[in-house]
Amino acid sequence: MSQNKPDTERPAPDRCDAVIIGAGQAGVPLAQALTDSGRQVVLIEAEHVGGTCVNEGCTPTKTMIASARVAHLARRSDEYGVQDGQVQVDFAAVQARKDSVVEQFRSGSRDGLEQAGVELVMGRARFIGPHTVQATLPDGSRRAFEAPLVFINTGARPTWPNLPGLRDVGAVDSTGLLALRELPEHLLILGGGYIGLEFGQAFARFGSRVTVIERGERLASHEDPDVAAALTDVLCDEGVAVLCGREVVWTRRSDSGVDVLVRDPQGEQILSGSHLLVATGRTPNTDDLGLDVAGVDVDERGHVRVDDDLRTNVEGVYALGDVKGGPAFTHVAYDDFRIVRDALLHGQRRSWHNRLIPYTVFTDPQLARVGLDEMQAREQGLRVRVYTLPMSKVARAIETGETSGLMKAVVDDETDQILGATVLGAEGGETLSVLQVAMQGNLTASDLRDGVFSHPTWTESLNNLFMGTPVLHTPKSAADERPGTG
Ligand SMILES: Cc1cc2nc3c(=O)[nH]c(=O)nc-3n(C[C@H](O)[C@H](O)[C@H](O)COP(=O)(O)OP(=O)(O)OC[C@H]3O[C@@H](n4cnc5c(N)ncnc54)[C@H](O)[C@@H]3O)c2cc1C
Ligand SMILES: NC(=O)c1ccc[n+]([C@@H]2O[C@H](COP(=O)([O-])OP(=O)(O)OC[C@H]3O[C@@H](n4cnc5c(N)ncnc54)[C@H](O)[C@@H]3O)[C@@H](O)[C@H]2O)c1
Repeated sequence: MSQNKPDTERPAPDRCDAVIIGAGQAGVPLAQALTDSGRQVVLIEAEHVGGTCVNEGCTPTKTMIASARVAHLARRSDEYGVQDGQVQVDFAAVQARKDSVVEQFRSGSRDGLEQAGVELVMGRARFIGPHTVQATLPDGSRRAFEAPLVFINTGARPTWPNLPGLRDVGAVDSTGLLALRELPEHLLILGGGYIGLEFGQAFARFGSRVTVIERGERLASHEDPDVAAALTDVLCDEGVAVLCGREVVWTRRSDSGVDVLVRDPQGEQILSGSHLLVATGRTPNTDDLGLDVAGVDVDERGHVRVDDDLRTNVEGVYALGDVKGGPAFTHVAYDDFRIVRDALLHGQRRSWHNRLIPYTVFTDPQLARVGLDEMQAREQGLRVRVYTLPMSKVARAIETGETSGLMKAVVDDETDQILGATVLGAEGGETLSVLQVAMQGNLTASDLRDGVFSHPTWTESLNNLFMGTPVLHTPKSAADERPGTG
């Protein structure tokens, strides 16, 4: 059916209190909360309840990464004095385990909506007016809904660079990779960001040869150079080939699968692989949403523009989660839901601008960060102490045989407040959360140095982190010096 049908052929809209577009990490809990408050809510979802996180993001990837870690530990079992014979990965079983966890999460979300009494409409939504949304259902029929409140939670999709041949060589994005039934013999990965790093290591552990091709000068370019280098070393030690500073010029089909021409200042090289993963970022799902009809503003990258309260420029229309730009994580989308819920249902306003947002890349060791890192503190010309502790000095790490990585903390030299922290370590996301809670509670570096934590936990190592000799950065010179020597 054409999207441009004359108005006369459009169904008359059903009236309700709120329409939510997208059953993602914000849309589902918001639908439940609004329904619980007595409002009549219609939630329109194009594909599957739970959105990216549950269906093709966090849940499936972390489930597969858990399998990859078991394979890795099994291969290292000798180091622990355990003889385990030849390690074999049954990729079909790995996928089946992942599929069953995804199904469990997805049906849990669906049941929750049903129990709350939310009207779930499976269909693709589009604005046909500022407060009128039309859903095209799988059978091609249409329903329209009109409400004073409309919430956009349509998330994002993988970005495919405009490279010659890319669409014809059977390349897959993160969603396609999750659906593969065969283990790639040689997986080429375009992009060394979150997805490239997590999948790169996991597939290497499953037994694929893996080559990561990154345009930037190094992996994890948003992190401090020592952290990025330590993570790169881990991947390389596990056999992942990392090629940075490379532009892909074209791709073509080959007998073995796919050829990729990469270029750097030194010259050109053809890389051949069996599979190609495109992991070069994500694009907001706003281009086919009729935002122009509704009059909703987007920025130059297509993200919906919102104010402090997540309101768009159109009265009563809000945007939550990845679709509004900024850090694209499940915990951010969920907090967007809380901000909107608290403002609308409890009269409590909270801006999304000042919240502390951590993240964890689920490589092994995990790379977790919150707040400022050393590079940012120096760029801002702050007077800070930077504490660093290699994991090889952490009792828990030595005992468990997981000594790769390091932890760092940036501390205001005057107030002793922790301004940010990075943990590259086994269960780094958990250790980082302790540092985050300390920041939220305004605990100082000295408080953590002197805190009594169970021995031997990862958290206990925070005593040692803050007992070390820090590097001091000063606003004037921004040069490294030891306290008392500058
Ligand atoms: C491979 C991968 C791994 C990830 N791992 C992590 C992780 O470990 N931790 C983390 O915090 N984040 C992770 N993320 C990011 C996380 O998945 C997203 O930040 C999160 O899902 C965003 O939630 P959201 O509510 O904004 O949108 P989404 O969860 O993307 O939901 C949007 C929903 O809107 C629907 N939709 C879109 N257009 C329409 C339309 N026109 N009509 C109706 N419905 C529509 C979509 O079908 C989808 O269900 C990962 C992402 C990927 C791709
Ligand atoms: N653990 C997590 O929280 C997690 C895991 C996976 C994904 N995510 C979310 O999903 C988003 C998307 O992940 P992603 O890895 O696709 O994006 P990303 O932005 O993290 O990384 C993309 C990488 O691709 C590189 N790149 C871009 N174009 C390229 C090209 N033509 N050739 C070579 N390299 C190129 C970029 O320099 C960058 O390093 C993340 O930003 C994050 O928000 C989160």
